[in-house]
Amino acid sequence: MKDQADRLSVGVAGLGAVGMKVAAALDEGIDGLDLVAVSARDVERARKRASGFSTSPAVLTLDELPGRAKVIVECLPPELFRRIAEPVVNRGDVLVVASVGALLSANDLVVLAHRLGGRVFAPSGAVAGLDGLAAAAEAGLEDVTLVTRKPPSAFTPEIMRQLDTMNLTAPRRVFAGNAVEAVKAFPQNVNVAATVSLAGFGPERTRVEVWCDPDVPNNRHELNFRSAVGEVRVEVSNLPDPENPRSSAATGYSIVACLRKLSATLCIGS
Ligand SMILES: NC(=O)C1=CN([C@@H]2O[C@H](COP(=O)(O)OP(=O)(O)OC[C@H]3O[C@@H](n4cnc5c(N)ncnc54)[C@H](OP(=O)(O)O)[C@@H]3O)[C@@H](O)[C@H]2O)C=CC1
Ligand SMILES: O=C([O-])CC(=O)C(=O)O
Repeated sequence: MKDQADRLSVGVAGLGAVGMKVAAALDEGIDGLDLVAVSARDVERARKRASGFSTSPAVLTLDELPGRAKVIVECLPPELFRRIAEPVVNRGDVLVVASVGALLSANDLVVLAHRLGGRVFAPSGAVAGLDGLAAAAEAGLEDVTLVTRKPPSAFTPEIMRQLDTMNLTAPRRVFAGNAVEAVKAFPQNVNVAATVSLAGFGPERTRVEVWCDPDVPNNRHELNFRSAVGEVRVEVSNLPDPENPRSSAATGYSIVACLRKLSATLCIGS
């Protein structure tokens, strides 16, 4: 048990598929962390969702959240990323990011966090293998490719219309390019591409393919990389979250695992 002075207060921005899991785990208890506030668009609904929590976090609007906790976990639609990230970073606080795609155009905030003594965490989210990728990056990466394969229901309605995905009868590659281009084309589907790129070869050199596949029920991510010390292939098949099928159910739990490391004594994995 941490001394009171060593404990970190935590606020969760967004109580959807990802944020609700994070808030619930904090409410159950993560060593050294105290859930003090949550935020959602529909504050009344958020109040109901948090009503069973034993920690009784304050339910706030998004703009009220920065400053209420030392650690803010962003679990919002990507277009709201800056609205929460900027004030958090400006205070020198800790930002944990779900909308990692938005980080690719927010290097100014990372620079500012460095200057002000803040920290920015991008957990693995829906992808796996970043430990090996980070090690390979130290050794010298030669190639990194991420192939994301999702069922039609995992795309936003706008993209489904654009690509006419509901009428697909066979797998179709709907994107090939680098991570920067992938995030621009699919801001709510390939945060994983941004995370992989930041962990390894960089957004311009990380190659990404996105497939819309009517034959797969799950969100699949296949990460391949080659370095001076060998080759790695990691494949995940994630169940879609029942609340938001665009997000893998594993995402929130990855953020919880990252939060545990903020104050853990024994840390496993790089
Ligand atoms: N890094 C990764 O590997 C992954 C990242 N993601 C990303 O994580 C993020 C969250 O995803 P997910 O939880 O599935 O999304 P949801 O749509 O399920 O939840 C979004 C939440 O944001 C809240 N919100 C919307 N507008 C506001 C506002 N103005 N003020 C406060 N809260 C607001 C919503 O509130 P309300 O409940 O009231 O509507 C909702 O609680 C997304 O950007 C997604 O792309 C997803 C999967 C993997
Ligand atoms: O949840 C997933 O499988 C991946 C995802 O949506 C994302 O990276 O944005």
